[in-house]
Amino acid sequence: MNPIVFPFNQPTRPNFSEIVYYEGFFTASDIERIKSMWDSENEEKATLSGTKEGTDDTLRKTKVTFVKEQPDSIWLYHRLGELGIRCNHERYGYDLLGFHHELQLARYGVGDFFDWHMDFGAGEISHRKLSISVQLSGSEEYEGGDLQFMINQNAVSVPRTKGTVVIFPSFILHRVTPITQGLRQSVVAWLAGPPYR
Ligand SMILES: O=C(O)CCC(=O)C(=O)O
Ligand SMILES: [Fe+2]
Repeated sequence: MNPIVFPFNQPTRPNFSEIVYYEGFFTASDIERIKSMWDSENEEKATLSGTKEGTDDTLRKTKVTFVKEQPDSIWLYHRLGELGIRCNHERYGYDLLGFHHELQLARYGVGDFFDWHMDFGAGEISHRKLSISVQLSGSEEYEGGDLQFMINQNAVSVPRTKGTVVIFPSFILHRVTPITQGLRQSVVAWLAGPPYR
């Protein structure tokens, strides 16, 4: 590693990585339990976080519900929270205080997508530090629908295997490419903390 010129006494983070993924973190039966949390009465057309203007079909088209923190869902908060804290400890070292917002369940049908964006931005989403996405559908269940990250000029796809958990800093550009066949489901969680310093 090249020495830093004129160091300010801060350690560097050699383990930092744009994306971390854990294949097979959730079992098939965990995933069935998660999918059953879909709350059709409170299903919404996804809105853009951090804005009050509502939906923008050119950036995002998908349906979402939010998982309330209650006795039958608390296990999912625990499993994602523990993994996020461990990953943060090993890789990022951010200050984390808890989840930002309830867990989001998303359904992408044919024609649905979420174009390039960051989960971090002005206003309340400036508290987001780490984003977590869980693949709830097997690769063979849909076509298109790749979760991709912009790493320099390359769109890098992550594994599509059911039960994979992907963790990444909320400021990294990412997208879900349009679904051309089938249905893709995911859980997205955000871990939040005080402003960057
Ligand atoms: O569905 C996913 O895996 C990711 C969706 C996403 O980027 C988001 O909801 O912010
Ligand atoms: Fe996102």
